[in-house]
Amino acid sequence: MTKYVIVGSGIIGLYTTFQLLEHHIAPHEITVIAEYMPGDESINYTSPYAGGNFSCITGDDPDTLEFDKYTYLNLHRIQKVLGKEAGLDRYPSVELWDRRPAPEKIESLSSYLDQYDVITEKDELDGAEFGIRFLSWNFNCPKFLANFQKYLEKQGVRFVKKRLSHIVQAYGPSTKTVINCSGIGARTLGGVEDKQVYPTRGQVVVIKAPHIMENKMRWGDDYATYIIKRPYSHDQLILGGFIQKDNWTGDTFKSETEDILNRTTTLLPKILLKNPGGDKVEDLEILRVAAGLRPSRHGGARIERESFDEGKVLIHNYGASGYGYQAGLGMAYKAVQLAVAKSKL
Ligand SMILES: Cc1cc2nc3c(=O)[nH]c(=O)nc-3n(C[C@H](O)[C@H](O)[C@H](O)COP(=O)(O)OP(=O)(O)OC[C@H]3O[C@@H](n4cnc5c(N)ncnc54)[C@H](O)[C@@H]3O)c2cc1C
Repeated sequence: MTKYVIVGSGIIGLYTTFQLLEHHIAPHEITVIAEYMPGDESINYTSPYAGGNFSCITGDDPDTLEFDKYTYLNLHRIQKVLGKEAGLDRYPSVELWDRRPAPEKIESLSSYLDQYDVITEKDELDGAEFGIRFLSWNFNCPKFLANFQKYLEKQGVRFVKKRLSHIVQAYGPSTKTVINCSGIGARTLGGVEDKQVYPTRGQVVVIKAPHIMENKMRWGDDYATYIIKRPYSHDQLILGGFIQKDNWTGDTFKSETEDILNRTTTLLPKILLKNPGGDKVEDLEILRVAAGLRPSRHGGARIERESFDEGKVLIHNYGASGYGYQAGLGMAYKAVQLAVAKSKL
């Protein structure tokens, strides 16, 4: 008998389902309904296109800092039940900022990141005002999503592939709580239609680079350059990127690919070492170029509880923008706390 329905099978829907199980909700009482499931690809399904790792991309508001911290400190629980080869592993990271980040961000990161170290060497800083090293979490996003779904199904959670035109369609006769994890879909889903939701487009280039076993990121005022090792992927390296507000296109562009390759090989020149085709950027072995839409929201992620028709409850959990993997477990924890809070709120 379904008591809880999760709308959405992206990383936010899956983390939220996991948190329901952690809160001792019986798996057979949970159904996930989504138009797109792990293994599908669509510009309306962001999660397969993420880099993805834990980085310092997030802002410095207290909620997001907490979501990051919770996720970073609790991902090992998911790694334990899924197994490493499910697509979640750890690699060293270097992050450089053209301008020093806010003190509250540095204070928060330094309080929990494993192997945290402030970079002082001038040549490593390369003109940046601030830089750190730490041990990150890396996701093989498509593989991780598929294995996560498989794990949840094995526990007894039901997955139903269906497009909803209105949120009321998520309620069955025995459903008491719906958790809306519809990502960019929250903008158009009837009964939600949140016009604060907007896309932030990114393009990535996937290359083969077996010798790179690390991440490196550089954050500027008007650019973001990142290199992300993809675990258990036969040596894929994700190169990015772009952060383009209000750009809805899923098309990819040669000019952006060239820009990404130039920026990333400048940031980490050893990408070009052991290049099967020689040491020229144009000889890199490109496996794929892809674009995705980060589900951003003016005012930040929406994690809220609404009372909805005859004692039924609707919880929202969307707007994870560029940080669904690295902050989403914390977002899901908050959403599930709201869901199990009975009628207190
Ligand atoms: C290029 C790029 C790089 C990124 N890198 C990183 C990174 O390194 N680290 C990180 O943490 N994050 C990263 N992100 C961000 C991350 O991918 C997103 O935050 C995350 O995928 C959002 O997940 P979601 O579950 O909210 O949305 P989605 O993955 O889009 O899932 C939404 C779900 O809702 C369903 N849905 C929507 N509307 C309906 C409807 N009407 N009826 C039925 N189902 C519906 C969809 O079918 C889907 O299943 C990156 C994103 C991009 C584009």
